[in-house]
Amino acid sequence: MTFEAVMVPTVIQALGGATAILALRALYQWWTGYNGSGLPYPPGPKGYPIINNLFDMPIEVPWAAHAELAKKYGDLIFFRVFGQPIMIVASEKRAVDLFEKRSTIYSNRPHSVMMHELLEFDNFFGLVDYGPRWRKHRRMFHQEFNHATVPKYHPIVKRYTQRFLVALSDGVDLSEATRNAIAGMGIQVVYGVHVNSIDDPFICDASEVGDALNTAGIPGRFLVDVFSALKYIPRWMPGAGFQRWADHYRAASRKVLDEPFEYVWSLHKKGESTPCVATAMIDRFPEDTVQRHEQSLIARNVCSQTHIAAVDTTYGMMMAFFLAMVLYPNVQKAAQTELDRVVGPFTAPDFSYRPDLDYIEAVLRETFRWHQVLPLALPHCVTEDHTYDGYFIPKGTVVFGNSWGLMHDPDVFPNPMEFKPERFLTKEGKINPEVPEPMALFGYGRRICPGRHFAVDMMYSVITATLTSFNILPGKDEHGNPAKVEAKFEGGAIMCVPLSP
Ligand code: HEM
Repeated sequence: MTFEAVMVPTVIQALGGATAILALRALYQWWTGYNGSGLPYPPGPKGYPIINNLFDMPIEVPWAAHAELAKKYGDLIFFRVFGQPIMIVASEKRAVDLFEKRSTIYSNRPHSVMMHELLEFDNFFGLVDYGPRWRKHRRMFHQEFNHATVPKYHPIVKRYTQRFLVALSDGVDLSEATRNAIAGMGIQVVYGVHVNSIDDPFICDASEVGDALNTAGIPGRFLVDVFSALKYIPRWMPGAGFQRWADHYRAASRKVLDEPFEYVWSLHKKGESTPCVATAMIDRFPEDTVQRHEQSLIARNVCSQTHIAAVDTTYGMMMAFFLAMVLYPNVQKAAQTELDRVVGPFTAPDFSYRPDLDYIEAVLRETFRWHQVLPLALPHCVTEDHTYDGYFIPKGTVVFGNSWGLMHDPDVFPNPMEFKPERFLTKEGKINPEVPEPMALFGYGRRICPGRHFAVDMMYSVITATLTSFNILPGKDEHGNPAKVEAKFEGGAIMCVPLSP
């Protein structure tokens, strides 16, 4: 008997034995829920060995499906897909306990091969580590967009609101006019540049990158996020389309990062720029060359992120407001009556009127509660194993707050599908401080949307100006009658944007 003849069956037997042991181990862990901690994972569907809950993860309207699952499993739902733990936080209490009280371990973003390695998208909201680099970004962003600084952008917001009204009077489609207005405000505030429409290259490029992020952010959209070794597949090979897709959007992302910022910087050097977020940051750059370079990278990031994060989200919320006004004409009438009473007819209210407009405030809050453009917010990732309420939550768990579920919890907001601003008011018509302010649409803990003050101001301006100048009505059908309005949405598994009513 030769050496090979002896060795080959032995190796095959050893491999077979090891595979069998691994399979038995997976089967045992699956059957018993064993995780080595002595505590169970939070409740969730049992799933199957190896693939675990691959077929239990809701794909269609996942936020509503998760809210349904919460009735069975409770307000923490735990899944695993090919071993990757995923947890859904389904109540305000859990959101506060985990995202806020344990924010030191609940503030990372999950690593994605597509997003972070192939698209190289690791700027600001893409930053995985909630560490020193992220904190520098957040601080610079906060400096420009906090509660106290945002009012300095009001003149720009008002100017674009006026343009929006003129566009509507000229017959421009509601959706197009809204997108133009929001994008215009964003670009002017960040880069001090006026753009006429969303066809401007500054806006088109950013929208392209935004679309890529929405696609790459869908869990499981790219196989390379499940089997990371696929990232080594050469571009020429069949099936490597994802590599070419990533190459294209990586280049687009770099363009969005550098081009507008370089343009404004060059204008600023010549004394020809308009004051804006970019120039404010440039003016604060330190003298030291190394620090200056670092600051300039962060500034580019902050500006480009604002641009990408602000437009689709705020536009989507505006569309939700228009849809609600068409579906609930009585609410529209009541809001217009308040504006007439407090501000006077045909006058768009200034920001100074806001504290006196309780019904308008309630309409804003109800819009935030009724619809969320990011119904599952953005994913966070747990950085340490820990135990919570008798459950074991492993390091690396990807955690989604079900904002839609929280805002549609019938115990907190009775008849949640109904658009009813009165739920936020006292009998006397004042804002009721006992009803929780609906903030989940802006996310959680330390990652909560840092642009929320600016977003709310843009919405207040456009909403009040529209209600003052127009009646928002359904379109016409082919017979010239008011069309039946249905709530239709676009966006996929991450974003949910109502189509124009
Ligand atoms: C109504 C409009 C908006 C909504 C609904 C919204 C919602 C969100 C949500 C859900 C997150 C993720 C929070 C989390 O991870 O828990 C987020 C993050 C972010 N938003 Fe907004 N946003 C809006 C407008 C804006 C605007 C106008 C800006 C810029 C001025 C902005 C800038 C950002 C940035 C930079 C992040 C990333 C923060 C980080 O990762 O630390 N957003 N937003």
